[in-house]
Amino acid sequence: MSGSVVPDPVFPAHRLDVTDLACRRAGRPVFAGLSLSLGPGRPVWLKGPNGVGKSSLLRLLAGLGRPAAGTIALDGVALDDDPEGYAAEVHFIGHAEALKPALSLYDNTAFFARLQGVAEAQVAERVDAALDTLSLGALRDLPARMLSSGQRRRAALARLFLAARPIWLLDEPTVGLDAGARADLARLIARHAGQGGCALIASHDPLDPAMAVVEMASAASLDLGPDGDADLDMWEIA
Ligand SMILES: Nc1ncnc2c1ncn2[C@@H]1O[C@H](COP(=O)(O)OP(=O)(O)OP(=O)(O)O)[C@@H](O)[C@H]1O
Repeated sequence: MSGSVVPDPVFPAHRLDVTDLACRRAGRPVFAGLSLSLGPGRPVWLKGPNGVGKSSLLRLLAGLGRPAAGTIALDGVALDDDPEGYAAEVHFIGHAEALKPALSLYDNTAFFARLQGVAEAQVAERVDAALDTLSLGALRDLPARMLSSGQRRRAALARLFLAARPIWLLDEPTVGLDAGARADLARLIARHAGQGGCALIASHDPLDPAMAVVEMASAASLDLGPDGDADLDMWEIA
């Protein structure tokens, strides 16, 4: 992955505050009493056993679904009070890659770029740069149906560099990635953090030992500190 031609934004400091969040799915409680603050600086690895609610938490933070209780606020503004403003700052990558099988990788990615408001004159350059960042340039003209699962995952990750949003919420981003791509992803996340971005990454794989660790085990109260950089013990949930 090269990354050199992708625009390097520098983000103003943002802070995502979650207070007393509760989540129910299909009428069943998943977690409750979960509080955390995510700030710029140190990316956060969200770990925990299958079914504890990592994906459910990320989905709520992405604005997909409503919490059973509690609040989510960005820079002091509740998500409910400004859902569009909130959505403009957050990039969620879930399990689905959202690729149209018949469209080329380039066309899929260009479609996303246009949705993001990338100016038409810049679409080609920005899309090629984003694909190069994930080492996908040679595959740009292949229909998405011909991509391997790891290549599809890379395609989803390439969109991070078109949306250029400060808050990344990544659900199992390493699934299907080979060891080299995992290391590259860790570097891209660290670069994002270096630009003032925030990142919360749910994964069963430790991506980077430099990341902060939040372990979800039960109803939780997590404090990541003012810069997402504090004592690890504070984030671990008994
Ligand atoms: N679409 C759904 N409808 C109803 N319940 C769901 C749905 N998806 C997940 N759940 C339930 O929500 C709970 C939390 O699931 P979630 O996917 O958030 O866990 P997770 O920590 O991300 O797990 P994993 O490590 O396996 O990905 C589980 O008990 C699961 O059964």
